[in-house]
Amino acid sequence: MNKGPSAARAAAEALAAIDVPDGIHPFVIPPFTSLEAVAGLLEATRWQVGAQNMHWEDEGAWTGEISPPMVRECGATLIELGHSERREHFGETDVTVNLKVKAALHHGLSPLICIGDSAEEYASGATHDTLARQVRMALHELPAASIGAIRLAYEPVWAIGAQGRAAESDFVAAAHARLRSVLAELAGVDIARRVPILYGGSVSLENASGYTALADVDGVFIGRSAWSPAGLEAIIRSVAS
Ligand SMILES: O=C(CO)[C@H](O)COP(=O)(O)O
Repeated sequence: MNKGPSAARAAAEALAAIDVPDGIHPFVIPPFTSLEAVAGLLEATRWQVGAQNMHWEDEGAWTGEISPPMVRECGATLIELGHSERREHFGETDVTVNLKVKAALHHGLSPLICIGDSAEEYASGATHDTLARQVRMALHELPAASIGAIRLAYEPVWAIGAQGRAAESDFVAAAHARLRSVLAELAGVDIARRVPILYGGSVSLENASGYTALADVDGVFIGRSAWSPAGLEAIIRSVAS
């Protein structure tokens, strides 16, 4: 819930001016009220634009919800699903994430599926079991080829936001290796290798390139440190070099 239409437009204009290095696939996921403006401003650039959530139905009596066709019509090609704040505060479950993943693929939206362990799960050593369950349920009944069209973001709940602390590199490396092996069980090794697995949670200029240097970390998903286009550009340059 950051950046209304005018702030988002200004940010998008600044992002459009960034000379994005080869090998970086940048995306930005503004709030719904800024989506159409941001998608329009970034249309002819390498930036992909996404929405932060959606319903799984195309239309109907779901007051307050936004459908996949509505998201598409605003110009988004990416959809974030299952963020821990949606799970914690708005009743998102592994089952609804699965419905939304299927709806996204049906409508040609690329799902970015967020998964993550709570502080309690982390403390009790249940991280890998939690991640495996979330991924299996999010991808339930999906054919292998469809699994090849998703992206995963591992965001430990305890690492996100102002109260969070960035996860240790070796912990992230082990979690991502586990995620890759779950994907391989579900879709085969070749497809699993192609699915981008991003890390998110207190990513900053100081730690971003350390994460992206890890074997199974294909990118980062950044909140606060990307709110300023200059901050995001600095991270992009650091990761690219
Ligand atoms: O969703 C996130 C990235 O947009 C996530 O919540 C991380 O936020 P951050 O801790 O402020 O980077």
